[in-house]
Amino acid sequence: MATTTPSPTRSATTRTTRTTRTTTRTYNDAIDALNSLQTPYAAIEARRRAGIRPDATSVREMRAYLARIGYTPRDLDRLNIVHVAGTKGKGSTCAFVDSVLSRYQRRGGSPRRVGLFTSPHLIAVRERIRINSAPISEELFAKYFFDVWDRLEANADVAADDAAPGSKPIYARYLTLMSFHVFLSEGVDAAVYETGIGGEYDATNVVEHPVASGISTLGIDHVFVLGDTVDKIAWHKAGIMKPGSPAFTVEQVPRAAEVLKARAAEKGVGLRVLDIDPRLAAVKIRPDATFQKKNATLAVALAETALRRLDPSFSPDPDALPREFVDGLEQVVWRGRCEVKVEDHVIWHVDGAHTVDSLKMAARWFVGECAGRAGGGPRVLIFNQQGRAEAVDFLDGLCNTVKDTGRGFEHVIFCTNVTYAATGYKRDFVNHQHNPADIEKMTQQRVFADRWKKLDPSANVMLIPTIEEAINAARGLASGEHKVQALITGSLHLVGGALGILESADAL
Ligand SMILES: Nc1ncnc2c1ncn2[C@@H]1O[C@H](COP(=O)(O)OP(=O)(O)OP(=O)(O)O)[C@@H](O)[C@H]1O
Repeated sequence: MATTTPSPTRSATTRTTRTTRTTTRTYNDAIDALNSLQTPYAAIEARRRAGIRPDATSVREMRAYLARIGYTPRDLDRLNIVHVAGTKGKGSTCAFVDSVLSRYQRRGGSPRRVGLFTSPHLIAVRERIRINSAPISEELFAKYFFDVWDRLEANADVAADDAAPGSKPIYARYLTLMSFHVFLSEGVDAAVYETGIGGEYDATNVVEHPVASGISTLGIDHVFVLGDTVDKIAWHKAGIMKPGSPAFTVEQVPRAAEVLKARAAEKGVGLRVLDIDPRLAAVKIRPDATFQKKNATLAVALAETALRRLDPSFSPDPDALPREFVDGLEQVVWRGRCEVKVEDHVIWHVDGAHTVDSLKMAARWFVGECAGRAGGGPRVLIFNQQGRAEAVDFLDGLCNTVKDTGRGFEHVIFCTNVTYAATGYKRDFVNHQHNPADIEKMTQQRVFADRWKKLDPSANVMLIPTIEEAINAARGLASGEHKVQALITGSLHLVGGALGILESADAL
């Protein structure tokens, strides 16, 4: 990967730092420093108790940090940003757009460079910042991480009204800030941004002139931050629509659709609501499910809009998708979503669903996969959610969707989000945001177990401390010729840890 770093446009007030330390600081040093920016559990709890929710200060703060590292929001226009929000499917939509755009060349024939910023990560933090679909290397990550770090320190007092002098952005905001620096320095032609939480007050919303905005399927998630009804949630997500930029969405539940429409009208944005694109009939979308076709439809509209900006001669064919689109959609890699891994004694079904609706979707996908196989050994569920009391309500739909096929899970394992039995968390997964005492005592897992026993008294319910031990327990359930059919779901943290264990951890 090229490592040339043209100087960013520097605002008049910032100073460049000259440091030799960058070359000696490693990826692990960067991850340790990044982890120090996590908001500790006690602080999160205190905010929650005081009812403090994110507001417009988060975007003002991002602008201040952007200035401290030498950029203005105008500089971000050079990235031709496609901005995506939504409750479900935003990551998949972003991956589709990236995969399609990466298949196009610049005029003159050199390959396009496409940036992709997503969250959370599955196996390693650097997955969140990709160029042409590949996570940036550890070396590049460390270099840019400490560039940003040093610039923030050297310009600690710039825009002091909007961010405390000398402060650093919290974890997710730091990565967002860093991604801008990476993409601008690496000369990407277009960048696809997935929002973290919501939209209006999300760190990515410092982007003022996206090429296009997309809002994927809306539902209930992140209730404390965004509100407990779909219309409140839609209000936040609609915050990424910007005057002068086209916006797209898919069919939504009526309350969400109304709010999106009203917010678009308020902002003077032309919002298009897309039906499933008939051209997708000729494309093998995986999984072959309506929800994924909605994601692909949104991605096609976003990619077409971005390509028109990048190459004014690009003209979409209303009857068929170009080869680059078909290949991009069919060959997209988006790990940890509806993923199947086959071992000698276990077929693992891995899906990072973590809302009521998406867990039902994941359960349907699992039973569909199982139905396609003759016989089939025991059905095993490995489930984790950490730190969200409402997660106990995720279990009903998951349990019933499988049970309604006439056969539920024979074994159900609830584990914590700790990766390894001997060494605890992998560095990239260190998490200060959960209550350590709850993890130690498996408090939440006990609540899940009680609920499951009520939902399905015939299931063998187990509490197992770590992801590694949960996987080994599922492997131990194999007997006879039929493979165990295991579903791993409930959180991306679990899924990422599991994938790291099921394969070599550096197989990104
Ligand atoms: N449009 C959709 N409607 C409902 N469920 C979906 C949709 N798209 C994906 N899912 C489910 O949600 C899971 C996560 O998909 P994806 O990563 O695209 O969503 P996301 O919006 O990025 O959410 P998060 O990052 O919070 O997981 C998928 O594995 C699938 O089970």
